[in-house]
Amino acid sequence: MKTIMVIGAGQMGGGIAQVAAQAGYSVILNDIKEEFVNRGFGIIDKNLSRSVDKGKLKAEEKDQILGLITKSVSLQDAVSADLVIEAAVENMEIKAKIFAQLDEICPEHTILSTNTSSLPITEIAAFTKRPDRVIGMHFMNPVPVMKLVEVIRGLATSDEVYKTIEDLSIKMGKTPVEVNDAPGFVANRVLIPMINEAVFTLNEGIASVEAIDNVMKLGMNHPMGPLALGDLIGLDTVLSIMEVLHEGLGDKYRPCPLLRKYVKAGWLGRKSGRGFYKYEA
Ligand SMILES: CC(=O)CC(=O)SCCNC(=O)CCNC(=O)[C@H](O)C(C)(C)COP(=O)(O)OP(=O)(O)OC[C@H]1O[C@@H](n2cnc3c(N)ncnc32)[C@H](O)[C@@H]1OP(=O)(O)O
Ligand SMILES: NC(=O)C1=CN([C@@H]2O[C@H](COP(=O)(O)OP(=O)(O)OC[C@H]3O[C@@H](n4cnc5c(N)ncnc54)[C@H](O)[C@@H]3O)[C@@H](O)[C@H]2O)C=CC1
Repeated sequence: MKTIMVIGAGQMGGGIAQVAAQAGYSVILNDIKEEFVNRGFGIIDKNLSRSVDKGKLKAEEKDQILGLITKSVSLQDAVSADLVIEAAVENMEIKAKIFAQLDEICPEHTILSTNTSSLPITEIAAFTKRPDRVIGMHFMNPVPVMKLVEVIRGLATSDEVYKTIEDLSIKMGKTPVEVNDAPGFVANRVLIPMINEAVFTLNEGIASVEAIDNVMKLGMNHPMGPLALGDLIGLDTVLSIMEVLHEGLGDKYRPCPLLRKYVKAGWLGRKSGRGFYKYEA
């Protein structure tokens, strides 16, 4: 495997592109607009510069890593990819369109993976004629820091593809964990209802934003509180995941109306400058 194409240069796609290039792969970083690709590339540049300042990376290594990343705004560039990691928005219609197009563009050997947080891998695979070469590769945010990759097999994913992705995750400095294709997989089946419950707690006036987060930080040793974590993930993504859990697993997983209200207001967390907290640009 030589070339990895990452689709979506947002917070996850940028992080995935960074760790793939750090592992020595040629990376094609794709988004729908040049400004989005440039923004993603700029964040990678900033992350690597921070590592150089801390003495964890040499300046020439940073240049080498950045030199491995090519910017793209055309899906046609997938023609030279051995693996695609899709990290566009959490929306089945958009992912379906991307996978159907990739299936036409990519050579036969190319593996098509998705970083979806919750959408069924089997359904995404069904939009291609190569479901045996489609797999879930679920990184955690922030990608350069978090060790886990949930590796999710669709119904038809081959053992060979599973093994390739397991090995690749290790080469990227991550620890792969195999999970089955089910709503929210493991990570988000457990994590996102906790965040949703924290929003209910806020909505019912039980405690302030800061108090709720402090309870979970000081009481449970969580590195950040659930509302701050929701802001980090993106409240649009949190809501999309809750909707998948609700549809797949029943009423216990009902998204909190306050979460919906925030998303409707465009208060998406860090990426929009405002969520449960305010952030400077
Ligand atoms: C929704 C999904 O589908 C799945 C998910 O991803 S769910 C979300 C999973 N992620 C989590 O739960 C994150 C929980 N939070 C944490 O682990 C920590 O608060 C945190 C890693 C985000 C920040 O850690 P911290 O100790 O408070 O902050 P800080 O000291 O600034 O950072 C620690 C290190 O991480 C790095 N870092 C922090 N944020 C970063 C980012 N966005 N990108 C790259 N590096 C980052 C820092 O540079 C620092 O690196 P060094 O150790 O080399 O100095
Ligand atoms: N935010 C998180 O903590 C995590 C998110 N994920 C998943 O990763 C995916 C991306 O999430 P984020 O990076 O947070 O979102 P984001 O909103 O930061 O970035 C998404 C990017 O995809 C781009 N995009 C949209 N349609 C596209 C298309 N057709 N082709 C190419 N690019 C397109 C957007 O322009 C944007 O730059 C989602 O599926 C999400 O569920 C997975 C793990 C953690």
